[in-house]
Amino acid sequence: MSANIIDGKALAAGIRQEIRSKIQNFTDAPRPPCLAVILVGDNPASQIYVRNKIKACLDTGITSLEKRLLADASEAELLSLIKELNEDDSVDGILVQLPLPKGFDEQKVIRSIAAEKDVDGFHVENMGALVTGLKGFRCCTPHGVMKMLESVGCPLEGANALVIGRSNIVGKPMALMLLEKNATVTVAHSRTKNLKELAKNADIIVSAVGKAGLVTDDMVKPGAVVIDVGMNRNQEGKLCGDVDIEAVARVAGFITPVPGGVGPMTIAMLLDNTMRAFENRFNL
Ligand SMILES: Nc1nc(=O)c2c([nH]1)NC[C@@H]1CN(c3ccc(C(=O)N[C@@H](CCC(=O)O)C(=O)O)cc3)C=[N+]21
Repeated sequence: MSANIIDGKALAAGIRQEIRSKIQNFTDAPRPPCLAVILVGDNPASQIYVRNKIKACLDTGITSLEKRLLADASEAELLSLIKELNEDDSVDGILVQLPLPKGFDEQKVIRSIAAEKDVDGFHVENMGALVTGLKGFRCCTPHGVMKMLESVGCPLEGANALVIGRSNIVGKPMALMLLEKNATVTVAHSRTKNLKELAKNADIIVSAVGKAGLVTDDMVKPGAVVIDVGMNRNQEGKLCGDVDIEAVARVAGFITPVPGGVGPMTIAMLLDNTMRAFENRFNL
């Protein structure tokens, strides 16, 4: 069996096109949607990510507002900037680029964002909405993964889904979204003893660890869907995921590449959430 590639880049492009035409067709909106992106410090990777998010906004007709603070800025300064943006009627979504420099209390910062502007879906109120099945913003990466599974008609009801990784921004919300669709969900993490056995039994594997070569072909059930959320650099400095893609592709039914898989879908879901924040504000 040779796996089909789920083209996240193409899927994301389609979603972006939908958003673009929606924005063009809003005749009774007073202004386009607006996303504020806050970057604290000068982490080079974060700078590139932020630039890509702003480019994606521009490309779909969303206005973006970039706010930068120096790495030695105080938490109070950041909180006061967030408060200002919370109260600013011209801003629909607020994203604080993570990770924050040392010394910042990330949870406290995220909680200071108005839940209705938390387009990352990281605020406790949005997380709680996911747990209880209420409406709220969904975390972009796992939401993008759900769209990818949907795009290939992957059956979720009763499927054995293995999520590897239990972070607040991917693993935990991923498990909840799969559970919501009636999958039988297992969450593996660094203390898990029988990863290979769990993986072998899974119809769906989502790996979100950040360790190149973690998922190998001998762990994958023939025909399984393998989603790679990992982002690593190999020896040549090239971007790669957690999955040994060449070998696993020979066993899996579907597989996602890195780059060009989950990453572009994360950004598409961010734009989608920003759009929803905007629609909610103006009752569109
Ligand atoms: N508040 C916050 N929200 C985030 O959503 C957030 C964050 N902080 N901090 C960092 C991570 C990382 N992240 C990525 C999104 C898209 C790609 C992406 O599109 N990657 C391209 C390749 C990019 C490249 O070539 O380097 C791809 O996979 O094809 C990557 C990484 C969002 N994050």
